[in-house]
Amino acid sequence: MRTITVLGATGSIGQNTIDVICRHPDKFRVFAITGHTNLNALVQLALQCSPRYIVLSDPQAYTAFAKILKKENCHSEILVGAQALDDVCCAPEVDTVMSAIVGAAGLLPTLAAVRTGKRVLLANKESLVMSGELFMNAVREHKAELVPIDSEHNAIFQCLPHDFEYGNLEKSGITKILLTGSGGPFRTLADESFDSITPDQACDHPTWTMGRKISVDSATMMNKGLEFIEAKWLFGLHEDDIEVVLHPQSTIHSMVQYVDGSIIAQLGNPDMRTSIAYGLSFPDRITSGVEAVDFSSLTDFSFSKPDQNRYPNLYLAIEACKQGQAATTAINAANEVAVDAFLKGQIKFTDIAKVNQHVLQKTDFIELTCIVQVLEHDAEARILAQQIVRKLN
Ligand SMILES: NC(=O)C1=CN([C@@H]2O[C@H](COP(=O)(O)OP(=O)(O)OC[C@H]3O[C@@H](n4cnc5c(N)ncnc54)[C@H](OP(=O)(O)O)[C@@H]3O)[C@@H](O)[C@H]2O)C=CC1
Ligand SMILES: CC(=O)[C@@H](O)[C@H](O)COP(=O)(O)O
Ligand SMILES: [Mn+2]
Repeated sequence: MRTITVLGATGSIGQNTIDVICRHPDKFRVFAITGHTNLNALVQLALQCSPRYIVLSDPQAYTAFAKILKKENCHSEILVGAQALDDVCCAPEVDTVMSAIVGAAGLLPTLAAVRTGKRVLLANKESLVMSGELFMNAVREHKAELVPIDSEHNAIFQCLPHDFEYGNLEKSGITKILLTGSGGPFRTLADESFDSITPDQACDHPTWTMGRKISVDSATMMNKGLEFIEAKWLFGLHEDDIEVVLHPQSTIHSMVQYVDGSIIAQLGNPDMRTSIAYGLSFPDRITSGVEAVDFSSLTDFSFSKPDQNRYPNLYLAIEACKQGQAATTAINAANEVAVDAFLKGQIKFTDIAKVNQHVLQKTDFIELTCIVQVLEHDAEARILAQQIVRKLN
């Protein structure tokens, strides 16, 4: 029986995680769920999975939330604030933590889980983008078990040999990691229409149903850039080992190419419950609620190279990856600010790349030797990004 804390339970990954967990009451129990603003969803989830603890970010929401829980006859205990997020990750009863808070806010609780040697199911890619080397060092030092949940990295994890040695592609006869991306909703949109893209259009992903921040990232392909950096740290890769391939159908979730000409791919319908189920039950397989691909209904199965003019953010992120940790921390922070401003209607879709490029250009390439420095660097990049947003507004 695994005992699980779900960080970001009210989000897309969080709710899918509870869905998979509830399909297997003999295998999993929920210790804690956490939410930020969506208190209605948090109550429904509590009724669905009966966690011992519910964590709210905002202490002021406590009284109203407690009343609702009492009315619903729900006996979970309510905790509040940042320390509580860490506590429900570190508790000795917990062996598995799903890291599904979006953005930089996910870093500290995820690290708390790593530092107490938990199995960490990593959906929050921003943690690795911000702090890759420090994060992976902590995984090794505390013997945490890191299982990638991001569909591409979960696919790569499944396609690597079981005895894969971190960073040693040659030993396993691997020549390349092929990271697939859909290209988002604007893959074929005329160039002149990009300036008038609305938040709802950007969040209307062609194949996946996801939260709004990652949906915008998919539309700009910053998501693939973040995933490029994530892959580097998860598997110990060099930038030249990774190739981004456009695959609009999102049926192949990524591939590993071997020296003998073999390419091993992981395929499936675009539904995150497959990766989540694999992470929860690894190395066993369990049902997830996802149907297998029906090949007779696949009308198209295509591949191409992403165009630099259409997707400047992808190439900015790859550039940052080559520059190092300070650059990836900065571009991640800039992107969070820019996407938030775009979603609030303050800047245009095309301005996201302008903010990211500007912050990347201004970044000092200092060495970040501890998490406090990472957070300081993140905060500085956010201030810079906000200044540019104000100018563009
Ligand atoms: N959705 C997907 O299919 C995939 C997502 N990912 C990654 O997983 C993570 C989650 O994505 P997704 O589920 O789509 O995002 P959502 O926006 O759907 O959910 C985000 C979750 O984080 C919580 N949250 C937001 N801000 C804070 C904060 N400051 N403090 C604490 N909690 C906070 C939200 O709470 P509330 O809703 O209550 O405000 C919600 O529970 C992201 O890092 C994303 O890149 C990776 C691959 C696929
Ligand atoms: C489901 C998942 O893992 C997302 O990160 C997905 O990759 C988004 O689709 P894109 O390939 O369009 O970025
Ligand atoms: Mn992904």
